[in-house]
Amino acid sequence: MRDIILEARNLSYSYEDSSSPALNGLSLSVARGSKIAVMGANGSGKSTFFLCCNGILKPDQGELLFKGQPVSYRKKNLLELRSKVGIVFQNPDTQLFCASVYQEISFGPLNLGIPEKEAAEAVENIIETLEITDFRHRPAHALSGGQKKQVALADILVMKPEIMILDEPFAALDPVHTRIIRQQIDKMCASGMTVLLATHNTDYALEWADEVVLLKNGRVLSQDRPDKALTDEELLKETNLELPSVIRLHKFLCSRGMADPSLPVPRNMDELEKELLAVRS
Ligand SMILES: Nc1ncnc2c1ncn2[C@@H]1O[C@H](COP(=O)(O)OP(=O)(O)OP(=O)(O)O)[C@@H](O)[C@H]1O
Repeated sequence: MRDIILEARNLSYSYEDSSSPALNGLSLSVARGSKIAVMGANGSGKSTFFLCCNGILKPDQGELLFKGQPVSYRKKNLLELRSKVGIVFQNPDTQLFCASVYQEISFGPLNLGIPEKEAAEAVENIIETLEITDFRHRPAHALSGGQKKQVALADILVMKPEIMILDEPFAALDPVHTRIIRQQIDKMCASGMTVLLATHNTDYALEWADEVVLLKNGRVLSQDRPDKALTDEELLKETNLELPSVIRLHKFLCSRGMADPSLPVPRNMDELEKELLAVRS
């Protein structure tokens, strides 16, 4: 049986100044340790759902359960929930506010009452892993977008959350910063952390995710394996997403008799290369 760490039951949420709901009966179960790509057109409700997941927003209707318990919106319970469900926002400027990067990353653990020595050790660890050492004493507002993203991730990671939510973590990153963040995500997943990640990049989702959740108009259109969801052209069209390039190439090769459509679809270029070599030999 799946060990469900987070469950959304029929969530609805409307912003005050908006005529249509941002979430409109969203239901979703998240298994512990899973890697979930949350995808959908701009405005489909991804960020609003994420903000509900750690109690920043309280749904107008429906229920959110963390480890089987309904989320309580009392201040003490919310603080605890937020230390277990961490969000790295799309725009790191909404997250960073301390005078220096070091202070920024230390803030969470010290605020939670973790002893200074222990907090300092955790901060040093994260600084090293995320390759932040060079700018650890600089003010966060003076960093580049990619560096801010590294700090924003460190900021949440140092709290050792059980669920990590990443809202478009690669937006506006160059290939080097993308690699740093990707490697970190892989380490988090390998450690058993549950990761929810919003992206429009179907190639990455196909390769990385265990499950793809497609949102449309504030509800779940589909929750399925990536090789099912991301090869369904109708579903992709409905959610403004593109067929992954490896799937497009695979389809072309199959149509020319150069690849075998009866084999499982490749999840990345390496798998496609292997399949092609096997067909030729
Ligand atoms: N602060 C806000 N005030 C009013 N309406 C909002 C606010 N934030 C989002 N919305 C609206 O709620 C709906 C869902 O937005 P949301 O940001 O959750 O979507 P999203 O899928 O994360 O979009 P994107 O891919 O562009 O980041 C949209 O119609 C949006 O205009």
